[in-house]
Amino acid sequence: MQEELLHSVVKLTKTRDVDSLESSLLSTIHEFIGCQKVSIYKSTSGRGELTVECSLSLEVLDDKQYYWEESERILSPSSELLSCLHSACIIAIQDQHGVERRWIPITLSDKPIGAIAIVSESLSSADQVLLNAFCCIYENYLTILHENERDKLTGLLNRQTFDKKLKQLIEKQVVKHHKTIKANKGRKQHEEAMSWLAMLDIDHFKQVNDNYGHVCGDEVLLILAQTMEHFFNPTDLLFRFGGEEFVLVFEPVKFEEIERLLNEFVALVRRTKFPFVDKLTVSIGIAKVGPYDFPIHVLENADRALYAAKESGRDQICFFESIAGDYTRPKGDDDGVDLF
Ligand SMILES: Nc1nc2c(ncn2[C@@H]2O[C@H](COP(=O)(O)OP(=O)(O)OP(=O)(O)O)[C@@H](O)[C@H]2O)c(=O)[nH]1
Repeated sequence: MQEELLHSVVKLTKTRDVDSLESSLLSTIHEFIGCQKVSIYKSTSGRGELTVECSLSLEVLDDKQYYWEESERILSPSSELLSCLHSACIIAIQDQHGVERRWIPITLSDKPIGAIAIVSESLSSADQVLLNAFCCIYENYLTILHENERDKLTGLLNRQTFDKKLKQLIEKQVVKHHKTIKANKGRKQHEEAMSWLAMLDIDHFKQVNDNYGHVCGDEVLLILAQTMEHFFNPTDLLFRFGGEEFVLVFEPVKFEEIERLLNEFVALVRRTKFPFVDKLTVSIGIAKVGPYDFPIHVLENADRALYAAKESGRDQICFFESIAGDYTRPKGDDDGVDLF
């Protein structure tokens, strides 16, 4: 048992990404504790709203069959899950048939960010200790992976994780695209919501550094990143690509919605008070993310649109699909995002 336990810890900490860590954690819990179902919930709060998602779930159908369920938004989380998320305390209840439901909080830098939920027969004290230990290992390892994915100054996702995250989004879209084609066979097509990628750049940021120093420049970057986090949905992916350049990836929405949202954000930045700086504006270039697109091409399109927004006077948004004329950056212009 001890040897198997050590092996499972080695397996758990061998993974290099959150998805494999999660599937490894759920199989380990199932293997050592035995349960009917074990799930990982993640919560994010933005715009005063709590969003809960079941990121992975393992259900035992019989001795040999399991059912894995991936990423699903939970529209009405149970009251026990909500109190676990709010209090960061373990919650356990038992029904009249002896089935126990237990929620163990997951915290990152002392903030509750989710919970492990397990449905099982009543757990012995030894099993409870083991379960809590697995959850702690998961939490510690998640902290390391999380820090590796983040930009040190702003806490947004970093450039290194971009390709992986965008590929995941595109893969999801391909699956959805096939399902929609199947479901709509012979039916009239409705306008489909698209995923979008936006490249955002602070206008004349060099002047902020030149006039007030790099420390003030860094403060501006941090406030802008926090403004983005509050304004956009928790499910949108926000990256700092380096310098004063940010990349935002949005889950599928209609053109009018993304246009309204980004125009609102540009207006919000215009109104925001930054330290020392009187007025700060941003320019945004936007491109569609199609189910069969390569990340590099989407980035190139958004970069061209950004260049067009800058050339048209800054402080505005511009869609790649609606730019007329050639907005390829001239050679030697190193203002654009480093695409490679
Ligand atoms: N404070 C701070 N400045 C940075 C950082 N990374 C890059 N920069 C600065 O960001 C500035 C970018 O300036 P430019 O690319 O010339 O563009 P800009 O002045 O924003 O002008 P436009 O983009 O054309 O509107 C440079 O002065 C860099 O030194 C950082 O991490 N912190």
